[in-house]
Amino acid sequence: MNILEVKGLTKVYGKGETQVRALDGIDLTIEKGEFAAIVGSSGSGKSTFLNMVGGLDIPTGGEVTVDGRKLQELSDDELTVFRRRKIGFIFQQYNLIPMLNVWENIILPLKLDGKRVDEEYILEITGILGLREKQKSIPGQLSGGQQQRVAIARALAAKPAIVLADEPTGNLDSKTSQDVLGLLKISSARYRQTILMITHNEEIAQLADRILRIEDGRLVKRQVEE
Ligand SMILES: Nc1ncnc2c1ncn2[C@@H]1O[C@H](COP(=O)(O)OP(=O)(O)OP(=O)(O)O)[C@@H](O)[C@H]1O
Repeated sequence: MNILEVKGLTKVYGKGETQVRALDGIDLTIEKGEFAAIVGSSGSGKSTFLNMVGGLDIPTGGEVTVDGRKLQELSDDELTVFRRRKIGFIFQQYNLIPMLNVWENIILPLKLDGKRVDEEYILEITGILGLREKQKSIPGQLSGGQQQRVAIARALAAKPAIVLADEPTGNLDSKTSQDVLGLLKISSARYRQTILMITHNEEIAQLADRILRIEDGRLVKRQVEE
């Protein structure tokens, strides 16, 4: 089953001489459970692509379908709800709420949505991510790697159709990055969670099932060698 379908996705910023064609006709399908890394040089269009897929920005042309819904057909309000329910975001800056403890941060998206908290599942993911002992801690008491693991748990908590991660380990040292990404990979495999992750780091990209390379707003597909 295709969780994500992208057809002819185009994004043009600005007008006239200052116009930038950030995405130039991207076609892509991602199946449920795939863990794909997006690589490419600076300015190639990676973040623009992720923002369009996540419904954070509006494309100039083309279509994005997530879990059977065309994002372009949703109103602003519908899109906000759809994002919260169906898309998990992980950013380089962890975006945790400083006053809330680890557990509260993780379940916040569920609470906002009035959804039941599946405590057993949350306990399981916090266990996999090594956060069991830290549930009562606030973000300020955690290391960068721990904070990012909380952000991962939060993204997984609502069992979204797709998790979008933009340089999730950009602020972490190389060893911690590998550890955090390893845990993300284990979690995705265990729950067949689809993940699309931007990284500059080739070693980290190798952890993915599939590497997507973007050059000048176009996709150059390449399968990881077995
Ligand atoms: N809001 C914007 N207004 C105008 N141009 C933009 C805007 N956002 C991005 N761009 C341009 O679009 C192109 C693609 O940018 P994007 O941020 O998607 O690249 P990237 O591959 O994520 O880069 P990096 O690896 O440096 O984060 C660049 O030329 C950038 O300058």
